[in-house]
Amino acid sequence: MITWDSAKQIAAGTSEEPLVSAADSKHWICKPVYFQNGFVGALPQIWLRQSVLDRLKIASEVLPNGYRLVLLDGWRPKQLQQALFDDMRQKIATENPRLEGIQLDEMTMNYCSKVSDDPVQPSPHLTGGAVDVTLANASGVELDMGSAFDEPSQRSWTTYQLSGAPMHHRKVLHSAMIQSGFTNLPSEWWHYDYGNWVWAWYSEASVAEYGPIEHI
Ligand SMILES: C[C@@H](N)C(=O)N[C@H](C)C(=O)O
Ligand SMILES: [Zn+2]
Repeated sequence: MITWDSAKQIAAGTSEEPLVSAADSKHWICKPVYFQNGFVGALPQIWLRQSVLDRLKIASEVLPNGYRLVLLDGWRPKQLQQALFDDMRQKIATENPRLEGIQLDEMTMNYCSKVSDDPVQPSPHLTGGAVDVTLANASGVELDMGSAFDEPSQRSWTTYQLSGAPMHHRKVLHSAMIQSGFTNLPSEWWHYDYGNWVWAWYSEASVAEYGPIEHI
């Protein structure tokens, strides 16, 4: 599992590739979940680097028949990352009243990155190289993935031992995304990276492609 300390030596990404917005298509359904839930700073559209969208197209094409991608979140402004971190920390504190301080922060960081626009180690979603994604069936109905999106529990870990359809759905999503060049965050079945420092760490690359980017 990645730690921010273990990945400090990865060189900063400098790509100037723009952010582009995703729209509903034969490849995917867009469901900007944080905007729909009223989070401060959230945008009504999902924005990602062009190469990330290209790879998502590949992922949608390698999915077996009957599955569709559902894009839940992409690029984030710092303000939204802060709101999500605070919300997640509060949720975890309520569920684990004995956790506090650094231990609470560390547990929170399994499910939401700390807020950083540092060029070397930005919060992954600030780079436009992180995407939260799930699966729907051919009718657009979201599938059971074994835990809720953003559920801060062991069940959200990608390889958590589930039985039946949810385990199968996770494997289908994982296989399509990995084949398309993404890496997965082990604590979240829905979070995939391409081009940022987290992707570089899991890909054993010494340089990232993407640093933080402002939305214009
Ligand atoms: C908040 C959650 N959807 C997420 O994206 N978590 C990762 C760890 C992140 O914030 O980078
Ligand atoms: Zn994510």
